[in-house]
Amino acid sequence: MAMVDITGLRKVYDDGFEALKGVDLSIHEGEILALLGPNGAGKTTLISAVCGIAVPTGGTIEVGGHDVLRDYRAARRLVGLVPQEVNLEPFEKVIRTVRFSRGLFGLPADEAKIEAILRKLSLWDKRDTPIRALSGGMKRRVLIAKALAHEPRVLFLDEPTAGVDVELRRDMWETVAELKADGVTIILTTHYIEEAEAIADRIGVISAGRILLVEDKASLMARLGRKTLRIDLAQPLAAIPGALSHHGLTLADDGATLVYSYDTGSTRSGIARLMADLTAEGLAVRDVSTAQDSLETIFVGLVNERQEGAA
Ligand SMILES: Nc1ncnc2c1ncn2[C@@H]1O[C@H](COP(=O)(O)OP(=O)(O)OP(=O)(O)O)[C@@H](O)[C@H]1O
Repeated sequence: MAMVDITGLRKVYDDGFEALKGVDLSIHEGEILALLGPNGAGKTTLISAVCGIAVPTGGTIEVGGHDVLRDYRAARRLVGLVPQEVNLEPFEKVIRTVRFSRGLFGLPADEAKIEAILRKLSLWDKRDTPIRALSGGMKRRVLIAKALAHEPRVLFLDEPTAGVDVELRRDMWETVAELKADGVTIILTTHYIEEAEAIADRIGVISAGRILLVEDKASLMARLGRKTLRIDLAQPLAAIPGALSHHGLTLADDGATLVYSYDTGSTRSGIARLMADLTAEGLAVRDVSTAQDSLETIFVGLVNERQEGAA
């Protein structure tokens, strides 16, 4: 069942800028969907429209079967939003901040619920600490606690791990997995492909106000996960020897570097074979390095693929 159903969503801002150009997106109940996109792709605008913060110029959005414009309260009640920026009251205590968020939705006070949320986010010990005395990571947790205070069925996380350290990123991923286990539908935006890879069930790619694709993670990673191996040679080559031609190599740095591209999703990278063939050819290797395709490269590839497909 679709928990969030978005059809033909357009958003033109007051200055005439079209941030969303007809987005169709169906988010299944209980899934984790990662929306990947470069700066300015329209991720925040999309989330804001679902949460009733940005008014759509066209199209429809339903949450749990409720239209977000016509049936705003019922739709909004189902949604929790963890914003990109920390917007907390610095002198307020953690527990009061979270209680207040629940009250905003007109729900009766429920101390057991608030305690459960704070415990889940490892904030119970900090419940009486003022926000300003928390670390940046703890503040992010408070944002999640606030978003969960009214027990939403759908949680939007707008770049939850931008600028956080590796440990906290992993903690966040764990928290998201636990929420999914509780049956919460989760949509998160991110710039990090490894984040999408770590936690998402499906990945959507958005660029310049359009959804380029939405696909199961496994099939997308297999399609996109390419790496480049650079092999610096002790002696530059004038051309790639014929015996190496089947590896699909290219020559860079005036013949001093061989570049090999391989698929991280396949069972065999072909690297061992390539190295053996280099040795057999008598080529001495000075150094090797690998690089993952960046998200940007992937986007460019996707967009080009689309254009070629349309031509
Ligand atoms: N209030 C506004 N008025 C005019 N243009 C806006 C407004 N808010 C956002 N935009 C523009 O709409 C586009 C999409 O912005 P949005 O914040 O949705 O992108 P994003 O994908 O979330 O980017 P980021 O990854 O940088 O957060 C951007 O070009 C932005 O400048």
